[in-house]
Parts: sequence; C-alpha cells; structure tokens
Amino acid sequence: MSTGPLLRVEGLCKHYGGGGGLWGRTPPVRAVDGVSFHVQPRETLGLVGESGSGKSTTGRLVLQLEPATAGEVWFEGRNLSDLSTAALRAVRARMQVVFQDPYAALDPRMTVGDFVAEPLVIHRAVSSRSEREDRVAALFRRVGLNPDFMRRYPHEFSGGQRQRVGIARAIALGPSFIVADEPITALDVSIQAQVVNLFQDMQQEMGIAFLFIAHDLNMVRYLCQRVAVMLRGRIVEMGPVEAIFGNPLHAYTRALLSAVPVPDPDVERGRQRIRLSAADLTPPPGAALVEAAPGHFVLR
Ligand SMILES: Nc1ncnc2c1ncn2[C@@H]1O[C@H](COP(=O)(O)OP(=O)(O)OP(=O)(O)O)[C@@H](O)[C@H]1O
Repeated sequence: MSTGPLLRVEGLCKHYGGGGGLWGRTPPVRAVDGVSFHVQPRETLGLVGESGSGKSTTGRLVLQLEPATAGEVWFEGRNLSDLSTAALRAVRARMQVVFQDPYAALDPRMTVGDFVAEPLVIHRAVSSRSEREDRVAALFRRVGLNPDFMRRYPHEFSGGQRQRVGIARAIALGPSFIVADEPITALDVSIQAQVVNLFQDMQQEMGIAFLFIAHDLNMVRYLCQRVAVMLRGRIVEMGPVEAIFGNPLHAYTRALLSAVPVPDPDVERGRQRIRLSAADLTPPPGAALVEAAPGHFVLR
C-alpha cells in the first residue's frame, strides 16, 4: 500500500443536465466543478458550505455511488476508476457512509440487527448465524446500544439510537474511511454531542478517517483537523481548522463565520441571510487554489 494520503481527489466534476430542449439549450448544473483535496489516515476533514454548494454530491462521487463527469478518486493508493467491479466491491468494505436522516437509511421491514449484519453477510465476513449474532452484539455494544435491541425494528428507536445503528453498520467491516453526510443535523441538540463524541472515539480507537459534511460550524471546529469551504461547486478555501476559523481569507468563509449579515445576494446560513457581492461569488477566470500560508489554500 502507498504511504501517501488515504484519499486523494483530483479535479472532480459533476455536471447535471444541460443540452437541447423545447426552449433551446439549457446550461448544465455544475454541482461539483473541479474539486481537489486529500484526507490523511485518521484525519477528519470538514466540508462546509451553504445548501446546494455541492457537498453531498462530492461525498457520493468519492464513494463511487455515481459516476463523475471528470476527475479522479484515489483511495489507499489506487485510482478507483481503474478497478474492476470485484476490486471496487472490496474497496467498498473500506469506505462507508453515514447519512443525515437515520430513519431514511434504515429499511423499516428489517430488524436493526439484520440491517447492521447486512454488510457482513454481503462481504461473507461471517460464516454462521451465531458468529453473525456475536459480531452484531459486539457492534451494538461498541456504539452504546443494548444488544438485546437487535431484534427490534427502526420505528422503535429514537433518532439518536437510529443514528447509532447506522454507525454500527458503517463500522461493521472495519473501514478506514467514512463519509458522514450531515450525520447530526436531524438530531436533537442534546443528542448531537453524544453522536459527535462517538465519531471522535471511533477516530481515535479504530483509526478511521472522516469526510465530515456539515452545516454546523461549531461542530466542525470541535471535530475536524482541517476544513474545506465549498461555494457553487468549488472549494474556495481549505486549511487547518485554526487557520480557517482564526484567519479566514476568502470573503465567503468570513461571511459563513460572521454572526453579522453582510450586504448583498443570496447565501443562506440556517435562517440567517448572508450577503456577498457578485465578485465574491464568481471566481475570476483561471482562478486556482493558492497556498497563502503552510497548508492554508484560498481560491484566487
Ligand atoms: N441528481 C441530480 N440531478 C440534478 N441536479 C442535482 C442532482 N443532485 C444534485 N443536484 C444539484 O447539484 C447542486 C449541488 O447539490 P448538493 O446536494 O451536492 O449540495 P449540498 O451542498 O450537499 O446541499 P445540502 O446541504 O442542501 O445537502 C444543487 O444545485 C443540486 O440541485
């Protein structure tokens, strides 16, 4: 295995639609437009930006859940687009996802135990029913759930418990990398900290790296070592968490961090409208990420 980063993304693009229609050509939606970043083993990289900036699409492209329009994803030293279906299946055991809405991710007709066991069965990681039950019980304990609950159905659980079930499934095969797509947004504030602590424990004890997609900047500051800020399909700033929060260089990052609304168009943070000039929102032609300080990049 290579000694480079765990995950390396180069020039990733996803353009939806475009082409001819009844009313003439429509431009494609550039959901992801030339995104490059890396994630080191055991690192948590936060991906922030307003709704529609392309965060979830980036996560899906990294996981190969949909094809990219352009660009490359390298994971554990291999270019994922070069892999055969069988090789990609093996890689999928090492890269997992935890979604925002725990209930939507759970099949209501499946017991939560079967849901957690499914990846073990698909990847033939267990050879008997009793081994499967033992593994699921251990996973339940690992995420702070009573193993006696494994024969119950999702509707019998609270949001926080369902998210723990989703996390148990994600760690079942011992992944090295998890995309966590707004994993705490749907939870009560009182439960959010518990789930964030669970992510932190998993990072430390199991050595898992995360791409943590989030709206809540306080949570990102607490959990992540580095942050990438997305705007309209591009990363406009990326760097160590202290640099992004302590010395934000891009106007959009400053607006995201600012408690005070700034005058102009339409960027939303929660219920607060943040206003930026058109120049802030549209990078100059040929703009590229420039290293302004060690490890701290800004689009210029
Ligand atoms: N399957 C699709 N077909 C067409 N357009 C899409 C599709 N998926 C996403 N988009 C568009 O791509 C852009 C980026 O969407 P994406 O969901 O990645 O943003 P996001 O930053 O994750 O937003 P949110 O925080 O609301 O989840 C949006 O304009 C969205 O409407």
